[in-house]
Amino acid sequence: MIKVGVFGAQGRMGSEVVKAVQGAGDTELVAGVDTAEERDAVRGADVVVDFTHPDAVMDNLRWLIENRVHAVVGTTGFDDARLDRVRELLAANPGANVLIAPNFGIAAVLMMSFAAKAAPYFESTEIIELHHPNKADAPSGTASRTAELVAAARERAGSAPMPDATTAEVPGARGADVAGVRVHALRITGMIAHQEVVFGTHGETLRIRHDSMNRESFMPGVLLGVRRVAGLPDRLTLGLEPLLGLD
Ligand SMILES: NC(=O)C1=CN([C@@H]2O[C@H](COP(=O)(O)OP(=O)(O)OC[C@H]3O[C@@H](n4cnc5c(N)ncnc54)[C@H](O)[C@@H]3O)[C@@H](O)[C@H]2O)C=CC1
Ligand SMILES: O=C(O)C1=N[C@H](C(=O)O)C[C@H](O)C1
Repeated sequence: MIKVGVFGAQGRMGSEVVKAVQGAGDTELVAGVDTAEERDAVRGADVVVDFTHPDAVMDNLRWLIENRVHAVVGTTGFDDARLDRVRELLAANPGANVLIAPNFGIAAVLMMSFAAKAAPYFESTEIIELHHPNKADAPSGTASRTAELVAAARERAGSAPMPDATTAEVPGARGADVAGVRVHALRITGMIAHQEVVFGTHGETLRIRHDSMNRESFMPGVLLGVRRVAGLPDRLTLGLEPLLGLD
């Protein structure tokens, strides 16, 4: 049995993870905690899953790495500086592996992969992400990651800059610039997590759309991470792609 702790256990995602860990045949819940002060309750866990808040996750990761507990992280808000800090912590402390994935939905990971594959064939690519209005960060981790993958694919292909004649703009009207790709974030009551990647070239457009209908949909990916994190070849793994054979 894999012994699992959950950080953010009272939250929308953490409470689903608690149920998934309790329901799987090969995992056992050590503790679900919801504040930094309660972290000691997960001592003895092999793996801790973190779905907390961008402001809390770095300190949680420090604690886990220093205590040699493998981490499966769904919390968003990672940039290069944060990832460098995680690498520093791992280099200074043996024993734990870290998997950070902006999206544990298998179909969402496929959507990102398909978007990267399509990107070199189109002049224009923009991303629209739609989420529930309780979300703290914008754009979403998934949209940022998609933009980076699209930008990298375009760069490898030597794509020309995207056409855009805008010279007068109400601030924000053209969305955020993430790695040179425009990202538009909508916060809509009733929605969960959705993304559309819109491609265009002369006479043709393509839209790749992903919809998370509920938070249970993330659980197969989370459990895959829990099962595999200890045996991953790298101490820090970004995204679920290598676990799905998509790299
Ligand atoms: N990677 C993925 O597939 C997904 C990632 N997310 C991300 O997960 C994060 C959480 O999302 P939700 O569950 O919707 O948020 P939420 O606000 O419903 O839950 C977060 C929980 O973490 C708790 N918390 C805050 N600081 C803590 C700490 N230091 N230790 C332990 N618990 C702490 C809060 O009290 C709260 O109960 C966000 O960054 C979100 O973007 C959400 C869905 C899927
Ligand atoms: O906050 C959410 O809900 C989600 N967050 C992740 C993100 O920022 O990409 C994953 C998914 O979109 C749901």
